[in-house]
Amino acid sequence: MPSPRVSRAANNAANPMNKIEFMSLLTNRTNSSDPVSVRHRASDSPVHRKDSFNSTSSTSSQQQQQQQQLPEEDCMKLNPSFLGIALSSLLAVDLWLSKTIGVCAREGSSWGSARPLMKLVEISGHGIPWIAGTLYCLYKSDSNAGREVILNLLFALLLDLVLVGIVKGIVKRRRPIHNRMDMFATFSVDKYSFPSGHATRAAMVSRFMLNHLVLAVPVRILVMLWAIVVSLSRVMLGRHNVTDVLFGFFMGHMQYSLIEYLWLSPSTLPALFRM
Ligand SMILES: CC(C)=CCC/C(C)=C/CC/C(C)=C/COP(=O)(O)O
Repeated sequence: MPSPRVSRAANNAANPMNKIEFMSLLTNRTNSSDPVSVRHRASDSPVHRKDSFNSTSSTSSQQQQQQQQLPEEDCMKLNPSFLGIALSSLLAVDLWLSKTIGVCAREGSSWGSARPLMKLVEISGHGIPWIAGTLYCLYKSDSNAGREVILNLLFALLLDLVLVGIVKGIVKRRRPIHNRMDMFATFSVDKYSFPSGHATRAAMVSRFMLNHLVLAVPVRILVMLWAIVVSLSRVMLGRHNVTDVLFGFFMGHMQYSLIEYLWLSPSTLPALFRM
């Protein structure tokens, strides 16, 4: 079956009327700033076209049908869908808000003097200290219950690196232009910003700690604050747009739920606990 584009080209060659029609559409489009041509374009609406086609007695009904299809397709290209407009608006707000909050993006930015502090917050949510710390605790742990929790935290941290890497590799959204790429220890996918790996880790680890460690109330509050500050610092440092962090936070929560579902225990994976 020929493609619609091929059959339309063949149809144009066979019917000079179609060619004229196509050219008139192009002419109107190039003169979009001219009010007269805008008026002409209004008369190109499918309704108006129907009338003018009906008055052409020489064209067959099949030709009329094909000619009526052209402007309709054209309208779809000229008028973006509601979803398209909503997404573009969201993107514009996202970029504007991210630039406004990115007050520590450079030393010379309005909060540039807080940049070293923000970079410390960044390290507190980095993968290396978390994985190294978990391995150390695993080595030091002397109870089976403790080992089970720590082993699952390690599993969660590794799974987080893999899932974030996959999504970053698929979406390939560049980091904000005001970001300075001076981050410590990154993978190649970390040139991309969606989602924020720090936000996924902060959300997942904080939920993990709140659910599996016995912590005093002030410490629980500190854990929650840490997750929020790490996430906010990503936008303040100019590393991410707001939507990267919001999605990252959501993804971190989902990852925690996945870890709960896949929980490694002596009964499900005895070989891991036989050390
Ligand atoms: C043991 C091992 C494979 C550790 C690798 C840890 C590592 C290099 C993680 C990357 C962490 C990072 C820089 C994530 C990027 O975070 P964003 O918030 O900027 O997306």
